[in-house]
Amino acid sequence: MSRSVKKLTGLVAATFTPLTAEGEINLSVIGPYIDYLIEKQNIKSVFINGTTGEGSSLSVEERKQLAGAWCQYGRGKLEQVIVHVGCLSIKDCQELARHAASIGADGIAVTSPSYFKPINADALKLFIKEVSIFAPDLPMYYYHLPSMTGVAFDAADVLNGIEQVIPSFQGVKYTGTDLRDLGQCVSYSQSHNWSVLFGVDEQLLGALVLGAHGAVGSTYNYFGRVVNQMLAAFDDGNHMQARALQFESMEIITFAKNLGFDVAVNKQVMSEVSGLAMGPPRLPLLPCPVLKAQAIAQKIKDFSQGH
Ligand SMILES: CC(=O)N[C@H](C=O)[C@@H](O)[C@H](O)[C@H](O)CO
Ligand SMILES: CC(=O)C(=O)O
Repeated sequence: MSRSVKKLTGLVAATFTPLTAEGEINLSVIGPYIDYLIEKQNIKSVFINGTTGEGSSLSVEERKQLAGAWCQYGRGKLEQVIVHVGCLSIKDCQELARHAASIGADGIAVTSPSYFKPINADALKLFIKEVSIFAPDLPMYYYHLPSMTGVAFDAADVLNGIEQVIPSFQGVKYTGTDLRDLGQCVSYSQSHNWSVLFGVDEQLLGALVLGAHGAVGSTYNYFGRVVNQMLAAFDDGNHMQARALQFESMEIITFAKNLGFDVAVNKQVMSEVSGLAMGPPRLPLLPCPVLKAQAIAQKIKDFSQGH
């Protein structure tokens, strides 16, 4: 890679995709959304078009327009805009990677394809490589997401030796609960100065103990400010305080899960907490009953007010 890399650390919001009532992407919300994240949540980096952003339900053209808007409005405000380019077709991934480079994104991430699946970690490495060469100057992150992709090889096996085939490789976003594998990713990443970002918000403290450098998640959209306090407490060695904050976030997420917490519900919760109009989800997700979102949003507001 020709330019020096800004290491990705701290909390990164996995953003929602604003839609109009008619279900079209609503770029007019992106500017206010960025201001909200920075001013109200102390969040300075975003991960767009991922699971939370319903990336797999968007067309390639819509994904490009969204990435363009996030980079344009985020310039001079956000520290990093990471564009998720994972798709079922490698051609689409490559097109999105090339586009991300052309608009000045700070990095790209790719999930494993999940219809035809790679038969082993080497096949997946090859897939990631063939995407990365369309954006050779952009940091590339592997997005490990076995719960959605069904591809559950150890992420550590994907990382092992990947620097030899992908010079731009820069780390992993780890959305899984296997702490052995996570720890091995951190261990391997140390000598390469890569970032390991954790993606299970309700378990972040455990990942920090193992050396994760930050986190990418949906809940940082609306309680990132408080989770930043957890990171600060952990860095200060105040484990009691860090644990108390993680317990509170766990309680909210458990409450939400018991009510049925999919991306549609999560999106409506974001609208309720932030006041930004995220709009409906896209099919096959169904709109969430407002009362359900309001019950979760109330817990989040109480959590934020308490800190
Ligand atoms: C599978 C999935 O989308 N996980 C998200 C990010 O990786 C998380 O941020 C969850 O939304 C969060 O941990 C709540 O369970
Ligand atoms: C949560 C996350 O990282 C995603 O939306 O893809």
